Amino acid sequence: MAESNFVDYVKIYCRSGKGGRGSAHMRRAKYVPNGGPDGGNGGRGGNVYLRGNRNYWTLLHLRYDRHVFAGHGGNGSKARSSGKDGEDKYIDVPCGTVVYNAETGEYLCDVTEDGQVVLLLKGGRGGLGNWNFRTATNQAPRYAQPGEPMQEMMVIMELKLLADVGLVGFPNAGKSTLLSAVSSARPKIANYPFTTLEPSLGIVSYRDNQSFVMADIPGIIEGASEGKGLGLRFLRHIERNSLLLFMVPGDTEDIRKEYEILLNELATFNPEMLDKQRVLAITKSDLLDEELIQMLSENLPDVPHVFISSVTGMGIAELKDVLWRELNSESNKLQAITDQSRIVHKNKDLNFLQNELKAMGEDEDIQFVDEEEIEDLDDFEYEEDWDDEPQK
Ligand SMILES: Nc1nc2c(ncn2[C@@H]2O[C@H](COP(=O)(O)OP(=O)(O)OP(=O)(O)O)[C@@H](O)[C@H]2O)c(=O)[nH]1
Ligand SMILES: [Mg+2]
Repeated sequence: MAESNFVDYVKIYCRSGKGGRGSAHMRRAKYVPNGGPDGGNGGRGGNVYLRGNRNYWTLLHLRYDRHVFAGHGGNGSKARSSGKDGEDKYIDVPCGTVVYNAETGEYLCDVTEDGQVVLLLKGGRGGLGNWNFRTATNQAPRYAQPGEPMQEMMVIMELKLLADVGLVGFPNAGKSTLLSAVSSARPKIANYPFTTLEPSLGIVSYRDNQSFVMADIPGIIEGASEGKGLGLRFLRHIERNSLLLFMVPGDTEDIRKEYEILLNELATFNPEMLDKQRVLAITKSDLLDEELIQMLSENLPDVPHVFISSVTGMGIAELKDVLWRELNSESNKLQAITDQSRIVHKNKDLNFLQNELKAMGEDEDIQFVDEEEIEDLDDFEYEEDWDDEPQK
């Protein structure tokens, strides 16, 4: 796959910190030969968190360092002093990041808001020092707890852009031209198919300082679900849009048929895409005359439609009205609530996951780290932590 700065899929290794062990120290001072247990507690291991950050638009920054370690908790020590807590790690991700377990495909969590913090891996609890057991362990004064182990996991992060309206159409349908006509986004426009290779977002302002977000994605062709053209992987970026704007050029031979091909490809990608509201824009309508528009209108699919031209501005205001109305309609609000942030959270099928990893070039080996350290914890031995102070 060609290198690109638009990274919407990464696999990384994450590990929380292990808990520090409790100390089994016995107090011995000059005039206190048998001071009893005074070992402090171990510190807690650091957690690994995800944090939504609106300054990030892609997952590119995660490609540079694919290992995230939180710090281990420090061990407890004498005189009841506790070990230091391990350092927490925050992984900053763009809003719209969905996280899966890379080995099982299990859906883990979803970060949608700027500043939202989600706990991914919890650090181990620190062990209690023998000071805590001083009465219970008169028989075994040197009993202290080991710290709890760390957790580690290989995760997949997938970015699904958060937009209200997603543009769906064949290559060359005029999607990017529309986005640049209604927003300040400047996607590349040209008269050949697959001009757009990466999704882009634009903010469309509407009356009274309101606005909605529109996502332009690469064109879809018949057979995209079998990998033709650029395939369907970009569809994930309109998966959580509440409304899909289908775009078919007015000079298309059979508008209805093209619409149905698009619909069919979406359904193959994810049947739940069909639950979204749909609007149809017949683009490049400056190429049509009144009569033709009349004629075409009679055989259109049963969804709200608008004849538009991004070049002359024809129908653009009306289109915005229709989009706004549909976005704010009761049924759309209900849909948004039931989908919870409009996403279909599903575990990934393992076969599918393997193919996906390969397709995204993310199937290279990222090692699980430090297996020994984990074994270390099992061989935990109580600390022989005596002061050197000579006994009298
Ligand atoms: N006459 C006319 N031409 C248009 C209109 N909108 C777009 N075009 C032309 O159609 C061609 C394709 O436009 P794009 O916006 O790049 O199409 P796209 O759907 O983004 O195409 P891909 O990125 O390849 O999927 C360009 O040459 C545009 O100038 C329109 O309203 N009227
Ligand atoms: Mg385009």
